[in-house]
Amino acid sequence: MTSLLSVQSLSVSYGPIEAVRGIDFDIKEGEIVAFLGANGAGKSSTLNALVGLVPVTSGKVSFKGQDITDWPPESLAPAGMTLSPEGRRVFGALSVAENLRMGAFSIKDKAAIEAAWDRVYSLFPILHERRDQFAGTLSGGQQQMLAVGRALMSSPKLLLLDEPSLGLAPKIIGQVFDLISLLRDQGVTLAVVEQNVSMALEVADRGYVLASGEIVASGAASKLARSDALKSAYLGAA
Ligand SMILES: Nc1ncnc2c1ncn2[C@@H]1O[C@H](COP(=O)(O)OP(=O)(O)OP(=O)(O)O)[C@@H](O)[C@H]1O
Repeated sequence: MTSLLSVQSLSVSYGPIEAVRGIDFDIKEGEIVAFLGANGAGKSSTLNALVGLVPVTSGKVSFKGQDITDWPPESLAPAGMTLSPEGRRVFGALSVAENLRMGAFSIKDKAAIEAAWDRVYSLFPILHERRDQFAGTLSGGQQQMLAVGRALMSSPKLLLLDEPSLGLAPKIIGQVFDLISLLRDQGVTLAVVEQNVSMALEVADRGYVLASGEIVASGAASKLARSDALKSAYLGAA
C-alpha cells in the first residue's frame, strides 16, 4: 500500500511550549489510524498542523506525494484532506444545511454541492430531517454528526477526526465507531484522535501513541492494545 500521508520530523510549538517534537508517521490509503495518548500529549496539535490550522515549526508533510507543509487551511479541502475538529465547532446560529454548505466552500458547481448534501443526508438522515434547524439546537450526538458531515462535504480522501466520541452518551459512541468503519468501506482513509482507547483500537488498523509530543509506541492496533507503552502513556510514566 502506498502512503497517502507521510510526515517527517514534524514539530509544533506555541511560543516556548513544544507541543510536538519531531515526529514521523505515515497513513496508507484505506487505513484507519488511531492517535492515542493522555491529555496534552500533542494529538490535536498534530492534526491541526496537518491542515494548516497551527503553523508547522519544522518538518515536512506530504499528501498524495505532494509537499503540503505550510499550505493554508482553505487549500487542504480541495486537495482532499479535511478535519472534524475537537469540540465539533459547528456554527450554532446557522442552520444544519448552512453548516454543511460551509464544508463545500471550495465546490463551485451547484450540482456537485447538491450531490454532496445528498451523500451526507443519506449517511445521517436525522440531519436531513433537521436541515432547516439552527445547529445550536441539536443534541451533542447530532452536532457531532454535523461536524463529520461538514468535513465530508468536500468528499475528502483523508478525513481527520479529533475526539469524535468526546462527551457523547455510550449508545451514541458505538454509532460513531460504526460510522468510522462505514466511511472506510466507502473508500475514505481516516486518522482518528481518541480518548476511547479500546474502541479506537478495535476499529483501527494501526496506531501511534504520543506522550509529551513524541511517538512512544506504534504498530498494529491489536498489538498496541496489549502494549506496556500504551499503559505508561496514560499513566504519565512514558
Ligand atoms: N493554542 C495553544 N497555545 C498554547 N499552548 C497550546 C495550545 N494548544 C495546545 N497547547 C499546548 O500544547 C500541548 C499539546 O496540546 P494538544 O492539545 O495538542 O494535546 P492533545 O494530546 O490533543 O490533548 P487533548 O486531548 O487535551 O486535546 C499541551 O501542553 C497544550 O497545553
